[in-house]
Amino acid sequence: MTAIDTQTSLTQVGSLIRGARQNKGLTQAQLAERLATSQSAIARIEQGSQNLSVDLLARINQALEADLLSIGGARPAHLRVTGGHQLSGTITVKSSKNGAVALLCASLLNRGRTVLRGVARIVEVDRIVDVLRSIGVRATWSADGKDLEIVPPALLDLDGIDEDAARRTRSIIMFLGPLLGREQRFQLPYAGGCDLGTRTVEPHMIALRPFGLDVVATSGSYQATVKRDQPEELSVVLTERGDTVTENALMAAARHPGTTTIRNASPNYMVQDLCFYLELLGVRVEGIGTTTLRVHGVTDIDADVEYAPSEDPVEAMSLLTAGIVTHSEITVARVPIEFMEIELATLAEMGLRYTLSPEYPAANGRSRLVDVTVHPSDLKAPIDKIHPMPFPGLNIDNLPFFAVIAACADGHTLIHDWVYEGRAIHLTDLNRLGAEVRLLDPHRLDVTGPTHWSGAEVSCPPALRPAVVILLAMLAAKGTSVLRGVDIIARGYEQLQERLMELGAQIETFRD
Ligand SMILES: CC(=O)N[C@H]1[C@@H](OP(=O)(O)OP(=O)(O)OC[C@H]2O[C@@H](n3ccc(=O)[nH]c3=O)[C@H](O)[C@@H]2O)O[C@H](CO)[C@@H](O)[C@@H]1O
Ligand SMILES: C=C(OP(=O)(O)O)C(=O)O
Repeated sequence: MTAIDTQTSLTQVGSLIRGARQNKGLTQAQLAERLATSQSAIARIEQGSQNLSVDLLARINQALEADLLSIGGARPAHLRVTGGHQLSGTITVKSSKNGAVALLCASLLNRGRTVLRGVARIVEVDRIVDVLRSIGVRATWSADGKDLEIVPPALLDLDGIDEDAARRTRSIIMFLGPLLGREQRFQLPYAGGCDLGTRTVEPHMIALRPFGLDVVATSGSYQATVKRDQPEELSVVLTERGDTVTENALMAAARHPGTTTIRNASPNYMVQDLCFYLELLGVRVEGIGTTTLRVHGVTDIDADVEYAPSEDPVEAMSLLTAGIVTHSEITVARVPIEFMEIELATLAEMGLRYTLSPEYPAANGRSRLVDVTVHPSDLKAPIDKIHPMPFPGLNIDNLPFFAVIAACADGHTLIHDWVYEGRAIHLTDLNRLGAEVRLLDPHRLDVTGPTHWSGAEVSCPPALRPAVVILLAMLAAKGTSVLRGVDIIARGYEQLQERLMELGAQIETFRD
């Protein structure tokens, strides 16, 4: 590791870091949490009395989402993967990104203290936490960095919103639902996110109109005004069975003084997490896990509650895929089985052998978990196309993993991503590692297997799931591969490379 060793440089670097931290509105303790270090270590770094490795500088850059220094720190991370080896052992699924972001937004409904237990330490969570802090919310990680305590202020400082963090995530759209219950007029920056093609926000506007919300999109932001003359009994029909749109409607309904029926609601995992949390806040929700929700709103919510978001089915799929494509026997522990049944049934049809442990409850006491052990299997292409559906269907975020699995299977697989305009295109990067993936049109892939994978250098796709798919293919590919610019993986996965290494994967992180 390179080290900066002159006192002058260290002092200068320290004050650069202090400036960037203060700019971001973080305390030393908050930066320390993000780096899993102590507040006193940050104090020493800022005073210039601690040596800094290039790696630590890079982590500070990432934590501050800043481009502080060009001494390697600001440069993107790359992975060197030596593949073609079997993995072994047990790996545990973390709590979900999508549940966490919904709950972070929903905590704005509560005047009391929300403690979220076992929140995934991922960049998407950091971005929403940054936005919350910028509007005056107190958000504090526990000493072990696992639990997050959130206390909103009496009055939100919406003018102080961290626009940069807000624009980097699509989830900012989920501020509309909770905010319309407490503000008459506000503005939010446009939603951003991964490069998956255009993603509409119109269904959100349609869903929130019955609550009195009117939104005008001006240059760069949504201008929202709220009229409060709704009848007690509200009916909301969603035009799409989307996850975040359902969450927005639920959060608006939570503070509507009356009963709201939401039809064509998504019953997906993150929506269920949100419903369980709302129940703790005293909001009665009928029909959880179905497409019709009846919400009994409460005008004032002031409760001190604790909730543990459930395990991530998409991470579960990612980890199972690591075992499948490397022909390994591994156990993926804490798989939320309700949200993986169709994926597992499809894989069984393709010839995958796996065993399931008895079910046990998640920490929220509601979700059902199992440990899944995959065994090395000879796979064959499925007879029918693989396509996603809103839950209960094969999860759209799990679809990309079927591309790399299909590439290991004998025969032709048709993969149809009818949802995203641009995600399937990234999966043709598998061809650089020896796969035969043909893009029939932006939504359909023809994958021919089995593949004789070979190591190659690939630029990481600018989309979360395709990025991980390429990394997993590299684990299958004999020889050395390089995946360039992998920072996007941390948006949705906590320490993925490190955890795969615990299963025996040979992955080295480096920077130019
Ligand atoms: C933070 C979060 O929870 N993100 C998830 C959420 O995003 P989110 O809820 O934001 O998903 P979008 O609203 O972008 O919907 C995804 C796409 O599906 C289309 N669509 C969706 C439902 C439907 O009934 N008909 C239809 O056409 C939408 O037009 C869009 O093109 O759901 C997506 C689809 O499951 C997942 O990929 C995201 O990981
Ligand atoms: C598309 C995804 O999520 P988001 O809605 O956060 O972009 C995903 O998780 O793959």
